[in-house]
Amino acid sequence: MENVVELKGVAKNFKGFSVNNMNLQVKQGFVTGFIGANGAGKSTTIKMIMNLLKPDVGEVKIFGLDYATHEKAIKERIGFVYDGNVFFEGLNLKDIKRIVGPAYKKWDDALFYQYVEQFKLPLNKAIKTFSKGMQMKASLAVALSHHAELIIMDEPTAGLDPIFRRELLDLLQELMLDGSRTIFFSTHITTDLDRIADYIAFIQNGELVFTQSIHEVAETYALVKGGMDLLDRDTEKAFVHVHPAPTGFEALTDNIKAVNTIFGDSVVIERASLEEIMYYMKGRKSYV
Ligand SMILES: Nc1ncnc2c1ncn2[C@@H]1O[C@H](COP(=O)(O)OP(=O)(O)OP(=O)(O)O)[C@@H](O)[C@H]1O
Repeated sequence: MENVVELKGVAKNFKGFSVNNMNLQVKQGFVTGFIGANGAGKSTTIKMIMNLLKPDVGEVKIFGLDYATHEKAIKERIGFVYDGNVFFEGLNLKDIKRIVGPAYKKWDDALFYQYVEQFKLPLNKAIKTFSKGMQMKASLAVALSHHAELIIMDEPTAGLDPIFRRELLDLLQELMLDGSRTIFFSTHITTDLDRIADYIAFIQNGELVFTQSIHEVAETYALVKGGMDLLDRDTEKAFVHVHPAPTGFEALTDNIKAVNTIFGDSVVIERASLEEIMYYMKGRKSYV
């Protein structure tokens, strides 16, 4: 299976924060959701994938190519959407089309107008008068209008109303139908991922915790509930983190088999949501 994005041993150091030894693969033909708490390093990683930021060490390959020798060829094949106004504020969408269009060999005017109409965007109004959601839609319309094979989005659903968010997810699903496209996007709205993601990449404090398929995540992690009397120094080892309460404990495990062996029927095992996994992983240091 081909990896469209491949980061090998990538590190970036800022004062007070670093991305460490990042080994990330994004598989062709799938949607990968990139999750992690505020400040975990998602945008920093995406900037390195987009060559907006150079890693201190390590290798970044996109479509198997290097930015040092193939920057233009790589960018031609990527549609990039991020939270924030990408365009000069005084310009309108017609101006943007005139400026951005010629930069891409595969720019498609008809497709651009189709998205502008679908997203109900005004062509002649300055972008600075757009709402946050409209700006995101404008950024998306431009990113989708040059037949990009890889779509990278930094929090595309932030600031969007629930209806457009859902429409956007439907649109992304439609874009995936031809089988050759790849989408990689960061989000805080983990329920969006339940709808469309095939793979989840989870970053915490600048380190990639895992990249797994949605099915692998469901098979690896589970929530366990039981009485406090079941917990001791040994049995707790089956858990990533335990949340004790007077009425009983709730814990995250990454070893469902061990939980079954140790506790049998005396505990309740439930599916852990991505949000629960993120929440419990945050507290894991005190137990491992
Ligand atoms: N150019 C920079 N110089 C110094 N520190 C930086 C720079 N860019 C990012 N950082 C720091 O790196 C850390 C990670 O930031 P980043 O934007 O990658 O996180 P994030 O996971 O995208 O967060 P959020 O979900 O809040 O957008 C933060 O502590 C941030 O302050």
